[in-house]
Amino acid sequence: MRVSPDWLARLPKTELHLHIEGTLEPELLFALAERHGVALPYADVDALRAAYDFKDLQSFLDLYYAGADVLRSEADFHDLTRAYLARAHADGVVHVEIFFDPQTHTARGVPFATVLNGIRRALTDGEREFGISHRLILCFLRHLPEADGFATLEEALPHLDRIDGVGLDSSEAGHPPQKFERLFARCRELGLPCVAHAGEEGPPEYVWQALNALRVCRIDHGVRALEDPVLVAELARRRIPLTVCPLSNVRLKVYPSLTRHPLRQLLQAGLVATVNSDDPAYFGGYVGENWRACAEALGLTREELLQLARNGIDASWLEPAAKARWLAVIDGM
Ligand code: HPA
Ligand SMILES: [Zn+2]
Repeated sequence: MRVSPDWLARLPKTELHLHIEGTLEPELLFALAERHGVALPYADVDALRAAYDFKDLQSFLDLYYAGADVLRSEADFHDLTRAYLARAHADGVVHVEIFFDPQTHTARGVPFATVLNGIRRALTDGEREFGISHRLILCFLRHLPEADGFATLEEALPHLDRIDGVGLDSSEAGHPPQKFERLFARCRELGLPCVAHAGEEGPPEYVWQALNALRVCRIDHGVRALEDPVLVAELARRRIPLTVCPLSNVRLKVYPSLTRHPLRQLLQAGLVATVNSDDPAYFGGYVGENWRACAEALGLTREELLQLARNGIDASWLEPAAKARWLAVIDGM
């Protein structure tokens, strides 16, 4: 590594692509199963971890949705979020923008407010305890019909003061962003900033659709944009950030190894690329590990690491004064 581990640990980091359900560690999953008397099809934590061997996005999502079944009470969502924030704090994360998937829970009879209250309480407490600022992003599941998304938005309406934006996640192939054009138009009318997963497994065309049909202000993943030079130029010109998740991309076989990951190419193309962990309990590393592993495997320079840190602040939804404060800290490193 070209910088000291201590310097990298102290560098102020953001996390702009993090599914809170994807932070459910096997230990907590077993504890919650016991809390609710749920029988699990795994003998123990090690057996469950051994199942985390994914061949693609869908094989991961199948386990991710099955795991979420133990999340039932407000306390569960609180404990999950608190554990994540403690972990992020240890990695030098100063600001988080977290996704949650309400449809995964309301479909099982868990009320929308139970999910939201638990996550929100932990975020508020976490700001006091760890000094981590936050935003919360409601994600629609793209494998479900747009009408289900509209029903979820209806449930969210009384809580919009506690929801900072909307996103689109789940199975990408066969579910183009265009499918949700009317839903996102309605969200924009409500003043909600929009992001979407695109160009993870899906083609560059899905990134174009996220920009033009959904009018997103940020692309989640977006790594496959590199296959389309016109798209790269457009993303660079408009300074549309990409929330890149390197360890996730390797675990889901988007790239065969971290040494083949295009993080540096994205920076060299002038894109606002950021480093994030996606679903760290499933992909073998929280955000600090993503930074360390990339620094090591790609030999990132001090200047490249500083640029990634600045990009995280720039790409965030922090207010301008807070951005300026963090950028000054980064410039002083
Ligand atoms: O990496 C992901 N991609 C799409 N949907 C998801 N939902 C949780 N994680 C992911
Ligand atoms: Zn994701």
